[in-house]
Amino acid sequence: MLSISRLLPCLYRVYTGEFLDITLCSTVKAKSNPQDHARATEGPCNTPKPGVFDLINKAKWDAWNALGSLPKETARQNYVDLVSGLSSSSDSSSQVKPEADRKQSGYETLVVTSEDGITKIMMNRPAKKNAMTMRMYEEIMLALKAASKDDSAITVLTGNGDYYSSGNDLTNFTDIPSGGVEEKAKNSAILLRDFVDCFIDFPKPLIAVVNGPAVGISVTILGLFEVVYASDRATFHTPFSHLGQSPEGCSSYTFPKIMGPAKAAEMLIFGKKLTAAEACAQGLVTEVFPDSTFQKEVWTRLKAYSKLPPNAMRISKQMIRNREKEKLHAVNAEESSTLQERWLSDECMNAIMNFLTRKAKL
Ligand SMILES: CCCC/C=C/CC(=O)SCCNC(=O)CCNC(=O)[C@H](O)C(C)(C)COP(=O)(O)OP(=O)(O)OC[C@H]1O[C@@H](n2cnc3c(N)ncnc32)[C@H](O)[C@@H]1OP(=O)(O)O
Repeated sequence: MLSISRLLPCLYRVYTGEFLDITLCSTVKAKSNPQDHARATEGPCNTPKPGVFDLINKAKWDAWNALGSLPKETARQNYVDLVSGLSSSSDSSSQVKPEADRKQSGYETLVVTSEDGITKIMMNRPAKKNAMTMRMYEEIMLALKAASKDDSAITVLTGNGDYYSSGNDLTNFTDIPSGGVEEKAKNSAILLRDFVDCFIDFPKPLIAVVNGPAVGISVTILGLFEVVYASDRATFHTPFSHLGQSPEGCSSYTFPKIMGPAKAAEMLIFGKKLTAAEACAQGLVTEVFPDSTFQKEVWTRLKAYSKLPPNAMRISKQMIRNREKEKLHAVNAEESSTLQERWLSDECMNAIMNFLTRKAKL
């Protein structure tokens, strides 16, 4: 097997042509030649191409030239990121756990597994349509934090049973602390903000595998995912006005960007329910699959994606998302504080009471 200590020097030359003074590279440094070091300190390729029979120097020149005008500081950072990813995955691959152990225990509302380079976070309250309790929000945050540090390349959120998720569990609002409804609204707004922040800051590619209907916050946060695969059974529904509430999950910003302001308004203000095909046509969903082959097709695709170089994927995600991050955090803060007020409104309290008493009325 190719050991990491033998692989690193090759990778390092390709990335920078330089030898870093870090422990992992110390053996390489000892063997470095002055020409390599000079190349790195000089930055972009600036020497004539070696002759066709000078195979070794020609290969080095080609690798250096392929870097184009990449500044050496960027190359160095890319390399350090790459090395830390490689070393963590090599550490973990030497202690692969048996299949049964890969399911992470300690979650009450989720099933979290990590294998084939994929951490899968599955909401697991099928009898309640995976409605999101306070506990589930906390556990999803914990699972995302763990996934951001584990050796997986990509992270998936999905649901168990016939629903992806029916959104916020409306019984969350029935558990009133001693400080009354104001304290409840304040605590809920803090939780909501922290929850959405975890998605904004998540460093690896995030994929939603939408196995069935999605409602409320489970829909709005999709704008923070890299890829959304949906079964043709899935629907997308944000009945905020019906509930006397307002948008969250940064959807007041991401949805108009994704689908244009008019389509976003139909969803977020008027609660129009979209089919999977409509959500795909509007850019919220990446691809729709027939329900009969959904799981097989999606997981085959994700297993292939998870074998791509993890640091390259992470860096690309950062490049796509980073310039938006500050804005997203500001939007999240504003949406959360607006909702804090909405939850105290008569419109909202009446709507929740209607839902909670609807079966008694039948
Ligand atoms: C702190 C953070 C706050 C973040 C704020 C987020 C805003 C949102 O997410 S708004 C969206 C809130 N969700 C809803 O309004 C959906 C409410 N549920 C429904 O409309 C229906 O249950 C649904 C259409 C999803 C499914 O209908 P049915 O197929 O008829 O099934 P049931 O209604 O019989 O559901 C089975 C069982 O699950 C309970 N359930 C389902 N969803 C929720 C929910 N969101 N909150 C609470 N409970 C839910 C439902 O009551 C049934 O329970 P039992 O009666 O005990 O069987």
